[in-house]
Amino acid sequence: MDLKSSHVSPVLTDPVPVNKSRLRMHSSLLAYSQQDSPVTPGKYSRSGSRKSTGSVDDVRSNGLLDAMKASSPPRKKLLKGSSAQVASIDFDIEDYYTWMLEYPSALDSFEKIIDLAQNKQIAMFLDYDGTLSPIVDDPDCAFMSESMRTTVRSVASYFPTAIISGRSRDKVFDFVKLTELYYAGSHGMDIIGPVSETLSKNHPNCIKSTDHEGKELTLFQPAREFLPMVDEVFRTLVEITKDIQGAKVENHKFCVSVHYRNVEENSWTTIGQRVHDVLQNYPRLRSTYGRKVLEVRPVVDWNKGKAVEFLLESLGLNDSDNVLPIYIGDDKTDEDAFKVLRDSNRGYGILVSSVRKESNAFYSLRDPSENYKTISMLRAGHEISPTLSELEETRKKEWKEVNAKDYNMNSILFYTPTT
Ligand SMILES: O=P(O)(O)OC[C@H]1O[C@H](O[C@H]2O[C@H](CO)[C@@H](O)[C@H](O)[C@H]2O)[C@H](O)[C@@H](O)[C@@H]1O
Repeated sequence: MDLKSSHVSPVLTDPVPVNKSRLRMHSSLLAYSQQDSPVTPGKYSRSGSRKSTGSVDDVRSNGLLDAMKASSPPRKKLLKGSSAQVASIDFDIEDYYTWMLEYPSALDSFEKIIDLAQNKQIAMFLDYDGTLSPIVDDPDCAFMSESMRTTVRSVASYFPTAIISGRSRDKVFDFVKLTELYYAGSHGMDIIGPVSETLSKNHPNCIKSTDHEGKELTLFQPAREFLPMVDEVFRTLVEITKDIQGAKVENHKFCVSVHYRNVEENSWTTIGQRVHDVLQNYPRLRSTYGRKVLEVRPVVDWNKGKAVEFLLESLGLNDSDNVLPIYIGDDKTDEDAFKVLRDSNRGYGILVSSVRKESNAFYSLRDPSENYKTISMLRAGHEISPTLSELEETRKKEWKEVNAKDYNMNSILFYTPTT
């Protein structure tokens, strides 16, 4: 693969929603412009970068800000003296219930899911942040609870289970710490899975590897050639964001995360614009939006959806009649996996979201604590502990509390994970 070529890949940057009412904002309002760009071209960058000017800049900047806002659900505030969290005032509960008609709760639909799983092999795919762990301000502190770990371990003893994360494989393993799972890091661009002869034929880049216990595994890294480029762009992004208070850049080996969760909102455009400017020098890299994070990654035709297909193939579970893949995730990057399952008419995507979102998932869950209950219940299909009825009772009680009379229509109670 020629990394320096400016050939445009079939994979395009995510479209940026543009709010028409904002198109007239002048670029001088931006805190940062191309002219004072501190970006120095690196070894793997393209020289003579495109300069963007005038109204195109305005549209892009406003589009950037809109997209950055759109990808960030309302912030939850902790109520004093309570273990519950309240979302900010814009939340429309009726709208959320309407949305749930389209994306029913996986917990409420549990019996249906179990019925569909009869005589089928479930394959479990789990995203990490926002799915197994709650979203927190500091990405280094996104720990999963011990009970979630125990449940995932138990699920993995019944169904092949893989974690598919935007984090580097090593980082997500450090959080999950379960050797009985398969892991795909960097949005699926770094997979460690079982050994399979057919797989090696279809994917010549597969490398045989062993884990620390000496077990043979397959390592698949479809964007391997991008490593030096990603590392270079990581260092540039650290450099050009160091004066933005709260900005954090993470190196995830085959991709880079630029966090703006802890950045004042009036600096979001600055951070978005700077990332955009850096990428002008790297036509083989693109950026996508996550939860208050910009993800920089190689332009390769590979994503979490492809990772699911790869893992199913490597597990010998391609027989769609006998296999029920279930993918649980909360983020935009998980949509690729939901889409693969929907398009191939096998299995279910379950979206973890406490706000309305368009999705290719079939079901929804409100937060990681509901995810905990769902995977506990899936396991309970084999071993009743905790029992279905116990879990349903707890759930009914929770919804009663949500609908309690002191409930304010502009807000909704979210329970911190009970796990
Ligand atoms: O694919 P995932 O496993 O969901 O990873 C996606 C990103 O997750 C992390 O960021 C998100 O979670 C952080 C901790 O809760 C939060 O602070 C941040 O705002 C979220 O975007 C991770 O740090 C990123 O690198 C991943 O790409």
